[in-house]
Amino acid sequence: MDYVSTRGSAQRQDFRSVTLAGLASDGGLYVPREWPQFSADEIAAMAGLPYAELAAKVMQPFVGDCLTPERLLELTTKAYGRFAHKAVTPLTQFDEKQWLLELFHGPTLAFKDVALQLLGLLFEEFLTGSDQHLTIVGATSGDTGSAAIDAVAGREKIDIFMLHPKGRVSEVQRRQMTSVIAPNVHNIALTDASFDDAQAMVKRMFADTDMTGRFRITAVNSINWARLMAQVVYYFAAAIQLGAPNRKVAFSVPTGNFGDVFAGYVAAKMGLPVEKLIVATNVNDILHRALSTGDYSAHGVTPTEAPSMDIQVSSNFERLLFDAGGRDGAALAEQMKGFEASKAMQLTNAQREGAAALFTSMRADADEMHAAMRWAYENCGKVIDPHTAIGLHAALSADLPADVPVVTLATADAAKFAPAVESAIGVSPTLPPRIADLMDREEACTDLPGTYEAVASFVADNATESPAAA
Ligand SMILES: Cc1ncc(COP(=O)(O)O)c(C=O)c1O
Ligand SMILES: N[C@@H](CCOP(=O)(O)O)C(=O)O
Repeated sequence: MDYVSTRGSAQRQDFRSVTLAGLASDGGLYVPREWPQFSADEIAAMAGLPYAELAAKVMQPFVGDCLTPERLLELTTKAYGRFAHKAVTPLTQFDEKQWLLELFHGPTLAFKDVALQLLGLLFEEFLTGSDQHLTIVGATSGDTGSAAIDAVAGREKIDIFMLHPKGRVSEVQRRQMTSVIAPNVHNIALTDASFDDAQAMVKRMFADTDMTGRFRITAVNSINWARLMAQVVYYFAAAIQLGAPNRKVAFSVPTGNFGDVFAGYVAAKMGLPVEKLIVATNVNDILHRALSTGDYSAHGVTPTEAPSMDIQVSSNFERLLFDAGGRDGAALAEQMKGFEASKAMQLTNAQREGAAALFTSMRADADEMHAAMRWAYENCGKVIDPHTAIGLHAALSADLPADVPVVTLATADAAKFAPAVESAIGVSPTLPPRIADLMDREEACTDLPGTYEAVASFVADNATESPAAA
């Protein structure tokens, strides 16, 4: 399988190169040259497979010749062996229409583990036998950071520099990152910066030849294709349990950087019968405005009780604009250049129509988010986190055919956001025993001003130089 850049001018690459590169050299994001297809019979034959086997089957076409099917299965078995639930991503029921896909049973209690546990192994696999050293530079609004750190801490040929906006992640999220004390782990708290600022710095570093000339920089954010690929799998897992390929299913996805919901789009492109993908946002609602009116303009970030979705510039939206808008990389490069300069753009008619075929969107404010947490608790005894509640609010309000089940993606364990959950339902969720001592652990983190120069110089001083990419 070859990959092309959404901005059209980077060379085609195979899966290994795309995984190690993270971002394309023209600043675009990699996407497969074409979407692999599964027939209805092939999807039906996936029913009942253990998660690791399903994952290997769904991902094999994306991986191509870069790993044998047997090796890929070994890696998925190892990655998902660390999950606290045998089903890895169990599907649970609210009522006859509403379902919940629990994606938070990995080591750091958020959906990011599903992809990052695998990505850590892929990096190691692809570095074996080479003299290269990877420098991961990532941005997090809370969950990617801890999942990525857990996946690579202690690995010999990898350093990780993780930027988070100081004071804008939950205490549990911060401690999950900063309490991992390892020589290759560097946590950076940016003062006076949002997640969007941090993400922009990460992308800038990929274009900084002073840095790329010395260090082999890569990404663990969902700009890295391998992240999205691994997230496609749980859409198959859930839909097949609910009757696919013979029944359509809708998904409601709490959305920030547009990675998780784009993975659902990919699943649909591969042949999974998806009725609708509901993009659920908090008050940082650029995606809701873009999908409902075509206006993609950033208004500044408002801190909320769902901090991981406090995002205005959604990296993966570019992948949708590329694919739904007719795959014209040169035109998209111009459009994105305009957006980067003005932080505003209008979707073209083709992009709007292409997106509307599968996506709908909804925005939830704090009251609606609290009400959804109460609905889940009072009707079903389920304690859900604020991000999941935004998805559930949208699922409960969506206008869908009566016979279509709606699956809300539960993206984090409620215990990561205990104060917000307690204020909504009066119950404070507790951390699982394996991290019950989190609040007592030692922390290590460097505060830096929110400027690119400060971050680049910190990375340059602490990263390991590497020969140029093979
Ligand atoms: C708990 C949680 N829910 C939802 C999201 C949004 O997911 P995405 O950025 O893939 O849209 C995030 C962050 O990515 C998150 O950490
Ligand atoms: N909400 C995310 C933001 C980064 O998203 P990613 O999926 O692109 O890594 C977080 O928790 O860090």
